[in-house]
Amino acid sequence: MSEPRVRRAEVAIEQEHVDRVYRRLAELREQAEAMRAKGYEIGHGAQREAVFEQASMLFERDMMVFHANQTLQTLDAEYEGLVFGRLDQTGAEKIYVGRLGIRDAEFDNLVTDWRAPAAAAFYQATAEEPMDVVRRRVIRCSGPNVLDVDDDVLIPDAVPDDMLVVGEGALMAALGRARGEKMRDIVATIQREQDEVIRAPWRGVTEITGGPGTGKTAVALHRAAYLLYRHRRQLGGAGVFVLGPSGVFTNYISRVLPSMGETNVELRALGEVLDGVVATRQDPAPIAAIKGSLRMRKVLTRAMRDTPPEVPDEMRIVYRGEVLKLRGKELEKVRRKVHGHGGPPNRSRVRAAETLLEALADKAVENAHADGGQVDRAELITELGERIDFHRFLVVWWPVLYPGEILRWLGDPARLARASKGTLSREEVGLLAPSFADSGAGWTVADVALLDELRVLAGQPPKRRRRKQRIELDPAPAEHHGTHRPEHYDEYSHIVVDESQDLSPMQWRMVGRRGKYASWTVVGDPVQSSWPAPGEAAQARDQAFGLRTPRRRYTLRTNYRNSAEIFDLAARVVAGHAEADELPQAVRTTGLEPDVRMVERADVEESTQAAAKELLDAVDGTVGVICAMDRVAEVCGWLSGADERLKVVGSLDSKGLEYDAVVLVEPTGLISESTTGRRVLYVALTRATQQLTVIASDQEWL
Ligand SMILES: Nc1ncnc2c1ncn2[C@@H]1O[C@H](COP(=O)(O)OP(=O)(O)OP(=O)(O)O)[C@@H](O)[C@H]1O
Repeated sequence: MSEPRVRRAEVAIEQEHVDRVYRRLAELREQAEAMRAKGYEIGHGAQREAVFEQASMLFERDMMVFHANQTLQTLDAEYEGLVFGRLDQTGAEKIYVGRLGIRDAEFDNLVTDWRAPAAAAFYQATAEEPMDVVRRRVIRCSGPNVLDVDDDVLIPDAVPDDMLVVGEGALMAALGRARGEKMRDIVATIQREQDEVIRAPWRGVTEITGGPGTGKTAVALHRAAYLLYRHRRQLGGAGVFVLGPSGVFTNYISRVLPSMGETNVELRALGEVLDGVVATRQDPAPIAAIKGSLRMRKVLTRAMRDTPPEVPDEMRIVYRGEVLKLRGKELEKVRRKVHGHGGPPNRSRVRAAETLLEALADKAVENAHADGGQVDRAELITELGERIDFHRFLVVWWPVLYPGEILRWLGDPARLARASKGTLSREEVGLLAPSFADSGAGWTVADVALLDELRVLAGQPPKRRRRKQRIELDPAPAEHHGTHRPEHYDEYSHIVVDESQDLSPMQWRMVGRRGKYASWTVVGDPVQSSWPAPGEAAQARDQAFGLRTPRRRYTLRTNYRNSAEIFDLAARVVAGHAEADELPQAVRTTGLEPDVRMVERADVEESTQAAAKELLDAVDGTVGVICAMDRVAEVCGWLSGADERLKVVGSLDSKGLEYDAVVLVEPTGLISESTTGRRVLYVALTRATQQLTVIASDQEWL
């Protein structure tokens, strides 16, 4: 038979199986829907029952609705192909591998979940170690339609006469495909070195390093899906937290886990870790460096303990006809004494009241001495402590402290100088104060870690009234199902940190608070780091992990993203800033060298427009235009109204992203805006999968 005929015949065979799977899927969906309906019926019935029965019925209802929703969510997950692999083993055994496990009505396996031990051979078998796999087949589907198959023969001698073999290179085909707006999962083509990381034990800390495009992000996300599948009991309850560098990035990766049926994962950008704050603005590099450093802990503690602005600087209270007066200095002494105990101020109001009463008693004793009289201290303290005017003073003088408020106080250079005496230099204070004063612009990404630190330092404000417990009888709106957030921040059971090389020490502290009891997957590449003080960050990171053992480290060495031509240029730019073994090997060649265009400064705009247009015509997928952070608005202006496939992005925000083609605007600008300039440029140069055009008005970057 000719190759196309063999291929058609084999596609038809697989289509038959896939059709069977989809028929079964329809049955399962019907069953789950019926179960959910029954759950709600029980819920409504419960309203008419006595309290005890109500509780148990509601529990039953919750369990049924929860399971039905989980199943439906998994079944409805967006997927490019539910079934994507087949293994033919020695002894004529065969299994199909897919995004989820599906059994037929007789409980026979129609599809094996890719994370199940039985599917491991799909990723791990090689010609040297075939693990009984004769033929490994990748099945490419679009929805329920089989488009193509692609085979690997691992034990040639064991291929029976009737086994046909088709094509080669599912991986290369996947890598050459056009990129869309969102990252795709790689379940069908996970490579052996990646699979080893995905299936590594769940406890402790798993570090994944490797150069750009080695699949670190993809691997970390597949690992999250794998861990949730294999250790759902340990990890499913409190959930998994995935942290990315920016909102653009979390949006980019947002489809990967749902496409594998995993929705119990909280995905957040560094600027969104704290509830209620969404920061996207970046500070200029020197300011971000100060805000991120551990020295800020001291500064924040002192700032919080300083006298809040606008509190009364004198206390007067009448006791048995006599005026007792505490002046500013005396009041400050009391404040220092309360803070001296070290508790969070929002939890120290009782102590503040007691200390203030003691000071008033001292004052009364002092006055009495002068007049030759006597005072009963205990009586004074009890009496004043019950007085409404005392408590009115107290709430104003010892106010509830809010993190945002304290940080804004530091916009006052005098206050910041007081808080940072001996910790920050005068120049640093000069740089920092205006950035806190600039509250109209909203918080920056680096501020979020400071706000979180202050949240803990100041303590939870006392709760006024307890909310009444409500029994929910109707389902929450659909988007709330599945995304589970622990009530307390430190409850996540597994934390994935992507682009971890860029976390500042203060950010590590913030993340560490979310993972007091968690195991970790930490992804990073030191060569792409834009954080200037790696030593301090490493210390904070170790503290975040605690003394957890074991710690295991994996290095990925193959660059699956860039063509070899593009990566060569990137490697040249970062030479001298990286060891040779820190740079990965690019596996794909396209024959297209990067196009470096030297132009006059005045022509950069026009050249950028021309390059963008050419690349939009040249590729099917996305085109990224990358420039220095402070030029994003300007470059957006140049390209307004262009194709939807085109995105303008600042250098730091391009971390972790990829495009079919990239126009890099004025590379020297990327170097000069950052303290780790060349590394940032290296990041920008490694975003393109197929074509790269550089528009430059100088040669410094080369
Ligand atoms: N086994 C694979 N099969 C198919 N595609 C893969 C595979 N491994 C990685 N890729 C693809 O290579 C690209 C780069 O992967 P990813 O973004 O995870 O790399 P990274 O190491 O996180 O890169 P960076 O450090 O630059 O952020 C993605 O498009 C990813 O889907």
